[in-house]
Amino acid sequence: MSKLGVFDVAVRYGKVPALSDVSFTVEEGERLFISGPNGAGKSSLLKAICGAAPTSHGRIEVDGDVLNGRSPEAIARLGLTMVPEGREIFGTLSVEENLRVGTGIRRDKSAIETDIAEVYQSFPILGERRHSNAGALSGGQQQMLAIGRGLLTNPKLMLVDEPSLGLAPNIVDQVYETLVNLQKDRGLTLIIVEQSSARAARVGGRMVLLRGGKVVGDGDAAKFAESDLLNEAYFGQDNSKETA
Ligand SMILES: Nc1ncnc2c1ncn2[C@@H]1O[C@H](COP(=O)(O)OP(=O)(O)OP(=O)(O)O)[C@@H](O)[C@H]1O
Repeated sequence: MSKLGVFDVAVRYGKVPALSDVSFTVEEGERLFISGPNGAGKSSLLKAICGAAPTSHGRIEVDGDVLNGRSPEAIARLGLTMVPEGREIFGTLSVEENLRVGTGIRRDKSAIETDIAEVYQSFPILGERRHSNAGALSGGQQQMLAIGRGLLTNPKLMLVDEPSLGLAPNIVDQVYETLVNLQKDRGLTLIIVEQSSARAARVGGRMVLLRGGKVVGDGDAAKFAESDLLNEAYFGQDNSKETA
């Protein structure tokens, strides 16, 4: 599982159109960045995929299963997990209690303890602080905790909304190194909202560029970083679709 298809999708908030005519597919194991200026529709796209924002048009599929109209829980059961912007950590719960929040939907309860141990292996600081309040973790550690919690749903496809938000550049490096390693080790399909196209280019992968709720580019992130299309998406008027 984990080939994602987004076909002609639109999302509206009342009268406000947030996305229109959005189409792309993501292959199993691929890393896709979604980039674009503020208000381009990046978060709305992630929310539409994970069932947190209803689509007003179009179809979203994972391996042929149509996601539109399903609840976020039903979509999570298909193997999709979302690491939200702002991380949504429960500050008064311990690190371990936060991790266990992600396990409620799992049927394979016996594997949970092994998976928690694996998360502590990937993020030793979380193991060291497992009994501390999550609110006392640094921003980078909270981001690791949010990713760890997402992993405990045993996902095939992980959606990560702005993992670098509010973090120092060296901590962002660590977060991305962890994500890339997890992807290699687990064969995860990763979709990451990253406003910094330079960062996306450094990490490497494919980029879908949004502007004004539409896809204005789809191609190699490194090539976009060199091309004028990014400037256009952020500052310009040209709204035509191109391929890097
Ligand atoms: N809950 C909401 N109610 C009404 N309008 C919304 C809502 N959420 C988003 N919008 C609007 O939808 C459009 C897309 O917003 P979205 O948050 O998806 O963009 P974004 O690319 O993630 O922006 P940012 O980088 O600033 O987070 C914007 O015009 C925004 O104002």
